[in-house]
Order: sequence, then structure tokens, then C-alpha cells
Amino acid sequence: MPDSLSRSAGTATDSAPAAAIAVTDLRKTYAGTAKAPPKEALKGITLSIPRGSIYGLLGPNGAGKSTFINILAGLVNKTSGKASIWGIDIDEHARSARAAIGIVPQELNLDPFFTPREILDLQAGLYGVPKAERQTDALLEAVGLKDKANAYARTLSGGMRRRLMVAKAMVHAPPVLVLDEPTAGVDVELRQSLWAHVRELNRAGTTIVLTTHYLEEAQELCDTIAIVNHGQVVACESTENLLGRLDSKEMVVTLDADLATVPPAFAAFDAKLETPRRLVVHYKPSETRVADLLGAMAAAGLAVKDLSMVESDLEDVFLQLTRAPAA
Ligand SMILES: Nc1ncnc2c1ncn2[C@@H]1O[C@H](COP(=O)(O)OP(=O)(O)OP(=O)(O)O)[C@@H](O)[C@H]1O
Repeated sequence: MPDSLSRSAGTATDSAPAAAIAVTDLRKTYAGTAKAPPKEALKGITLSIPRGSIYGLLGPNGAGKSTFINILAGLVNKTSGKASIWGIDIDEHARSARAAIGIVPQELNLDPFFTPREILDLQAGLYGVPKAERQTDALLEAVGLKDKANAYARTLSGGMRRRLMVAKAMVHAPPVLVLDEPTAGVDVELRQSLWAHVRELNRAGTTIVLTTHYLEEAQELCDTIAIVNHGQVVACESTENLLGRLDSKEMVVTLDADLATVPPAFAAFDAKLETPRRLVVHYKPSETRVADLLGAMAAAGLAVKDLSMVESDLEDVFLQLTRAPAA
């Protein structure tokens, strides 16, 4: 096992890589069948997921999120490109790379006749974690299932099962944990408690990658968001910046008289003259009030005949980025 992995998730050392996951020009084309043509699911994804982050991977159905995760998990063979997990190349050191990642799949595939303790022990056995190093009780406690350690999995609620899945993905103490749609079909209360667990794991040093359809979930949890559409990254920036796109409104002003140029007072507002009588101004509602803009127009001697506002919200941004037809 490479040195870079010989540490627990909670004790990142200087030798730990800056990127928990790094992929370069990752491509996947699924082979066609007699009935279906080949499908290019990933069209050259380049991403660097910072160590210690909670990273959101968003995209509509069929965008390629599962393909991306399954390549990292070693479940799907990439067509081309490079990928490394915790600095370990998935081609050169497939086993070590897989040991650096824990995946919580969408489906709750737990054996109903095993108890949480047995399920975690079995999983630890699969990963070759020596008995003395197993953290079964600590993990069960971390996901709030200590008092259910010996209950049959079939008697656990949906939320408990999902938390057990998280613990199962953590038995080999991977520094990177991927949660695939962790709260699909989960009620609001449970969602909050799952989020709290995810934050706790992250505070303890685990890098979290989350795929979700819920913008609200990504907004709440993730420090960085990548939006994938048709197998391509269409946005990748801090959640703050992405939301910053929302703190943006457009005011379209119809004037009474022609203007030759944009008045200097509006240079800071990315103002444009669409026509000599149509001035478009962009502003941040958090910083600028409409009344101030109108005041500035009056001061500049502009007679406003009519005005309209164009608003955007996170959903608009997402839809704008993901509704574009495939290239
Ligand atoms: N085994 C496969 N064979 C052929 N095509 C596939 C296969 N798996 C996925 N695809 C196709 O590749 C594209 C990407 O699928 P993928 O499951 O990665 O998307 P996704 O973003 O995870 O979607 P969802 O949000 O619905 O889970 C889709 O068009 C899908 O139909």
C-alpha cells in the first residue's frame, strides 16, 4: 500500500495529496448493442476535488454521475483519461486506489438477516481489515446506531439503513467517501440528521463527494459544486460563487430620449445600451437598492419611461446550465 494511504482519514499529513480525487480528460463510451448505438456517457471530464472538501456533483438524470463514480469504484472501465484517488492512479494501483475510497450506493442493499455489527464485520473482512483494527462500535456510534448493533437489518427504518450503509462504506477508513444520492426519498427530518453525520465525518477529516438532484442539499452541505450535463462539466466553482450568480438581477430601462453612450455612473453596473433608448443594468440586490439606481438615473438626467426586472435563482442557473442540448 502506498505511503499516502497509510494513515487514517482523520489525520491528514503533509504527504496527503492536495486533491482527494483528480481526473483528467476522463471518457467513457458504453458499447452499443443490436438495438442501441454506443453511448458516450463521459466526454472528457477534468476535475480536481480538494482534500477535506464536501464536494457536490450535480446533474440531471443521465448526466454521467454514476458512470463517473463507478469508474472510481472500479466497477466500470473508463475508455480513456486519467484518474487518481488520494494521489493513487486507478490503473497503476487499482487495489490501493479502491482502498482509498468508500462508496455509499443509492440502493439499500443490506442483507436483512444480518445485524449491523455483523454487516460491518463482514465488510471489514472483505477489505482485509485486521480484527484488532476494526472500529465497528465507534462507527456504529458515529452513525447513531450503537443501540441497534445487534438488531436484524430488516427491523431498521429506512433512515437507519442508510446510515448503516454509510458506516459500511467507512469500515476500511477511506479518506474519501462518496455518497450517491444519499437522501433520495428521505424525509426532511432524517435528511437533516444525515447531513449532520456527513458534516461530522468531514470534520473528522474525510473528504466527501456527494451526488444529488437536490440543489438545496448541495447548497446546504457542499463547499464546492460541479455541475455535469451530457457527460461534460458545465460549471465547477465554490458554492458561494455559484450562489453569487443568484445575487444578480437585471434591470431593463426604457428611456424617453436617445442616449449615445452609457452614462459613467453606470459603468460599474455592467450597463449596456441595447438600443439608444434601452439601457440594461446589472446589479447585486445585496449591495444595491433599486431606489438608488433610479436616483442615479435621475441625477444623470435620464428620464425613465418604463422598467422591468429579470430575476434568476439557483434553479434557473442549474436549468440554464443543464438544459443546453448535447454538443
Ligand atoms: N451499462 C450501460 N450501457 C449503456 N449505456 C449506459 C450504461 N450505463 C449508463 N449508460 C448511459 O450513460 C449515460 C450516463 O448515465 P449515468 O447513469 O452515468 O447518469 P447519471 O448522471 O448517474 O444519471 P442518474 O441521475 O439518473 O443516476 C446515460 O445516457 C445512460 O443511459
